[in-house]
Amino acid sequence: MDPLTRLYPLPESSCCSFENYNLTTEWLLNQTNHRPKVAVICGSGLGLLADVATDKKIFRYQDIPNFPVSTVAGHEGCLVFGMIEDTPCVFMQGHFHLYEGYSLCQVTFPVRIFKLMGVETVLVTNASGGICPDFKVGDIMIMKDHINLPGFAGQHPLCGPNDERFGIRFPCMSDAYSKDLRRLTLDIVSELGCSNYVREGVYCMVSGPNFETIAEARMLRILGCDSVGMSTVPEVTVAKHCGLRVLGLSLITNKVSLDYSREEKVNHEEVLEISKMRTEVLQKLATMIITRCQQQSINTH
Ligand SMILES: O=P(O)(O)O[C@H]1O[C@H](CO)[C@@H](O)[C@H]1O
Ligand SMILES: Nc1nc2[nH]cnc2c(=O)[nH]1
Repeated sequence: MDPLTRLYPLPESSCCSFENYNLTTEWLLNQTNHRPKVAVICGSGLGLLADVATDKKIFRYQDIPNFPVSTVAGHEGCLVFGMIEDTPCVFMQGHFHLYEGYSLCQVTFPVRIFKLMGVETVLVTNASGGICPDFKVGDIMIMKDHINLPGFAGQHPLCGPNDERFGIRFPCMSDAYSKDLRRLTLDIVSELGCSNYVREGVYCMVSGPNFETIAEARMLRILGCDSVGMSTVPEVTVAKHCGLRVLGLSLITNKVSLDYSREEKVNHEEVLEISKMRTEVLQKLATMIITRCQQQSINTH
């Protein structure tokens, strides 16, 4: 072994080699005839978004080479290929988190697989706590931007050697969330008559697994965060790095306490319950977005 490699082992975030990505991609391409154009990453309790797909082929994460497995309730741990009308899609029923002990390379592993499979657009969904005082439980927040709090501290999926086959060393993130897809979503929302509970806002990622203290929540509000969760930002960053078009929908499952006198305590069961409550509308919304974005074939990333 090269003595330098021994002294300075590669950082965890560069644990996946191009060969790892290729192997998994080839394996999936050999196991299914589906060639997805849109990937949907389903957050806590939102795996049912895959139910509306037809002609499904399902893989359990544990059976896919190199894939991490889901360890959190509300994350089924299945990769579902299927059609939404004429659009070939792939759904992740459950995604991965830093707090599960995964490296950010593992957390974002599926995104690069999707890229290599030919996916062009990623729809990420998650559950988050509302910080913006106007937000109500059950609101759907179209992600306009994000704050990568772990990234500020060096927990960033693109740290480590840059593989130019995926993207450039210093990617721009000022347009992480496609403006065209956000506009399309707003149009669909108004057609569906659900504008009264759809918002736009800034999502902040924290590592978790604890929910926020009141002082932390107040700090996040001052920083300009509208909602907070423990996922999504690494996947979006890697998706943007490799040229995928991204739309993010965050379901506000609880209000984050900003006040010491507030008695309510957030818990994961409540998060899953609210996700279930909004499944139907999110299914409808996702279906329309997928169908229309393919029809319109918007080009800007
Ligand atoms: O972001 P997703 O996975 O949707 O779930 C959110 O809800 C869980 C906490 O209840 C955390 O995993 C948080 O990130
Ligand atoms: N960090 C964090 N994640 C969440 N996921 C769902 N609700 C919350 C919340 O209030 N805080």
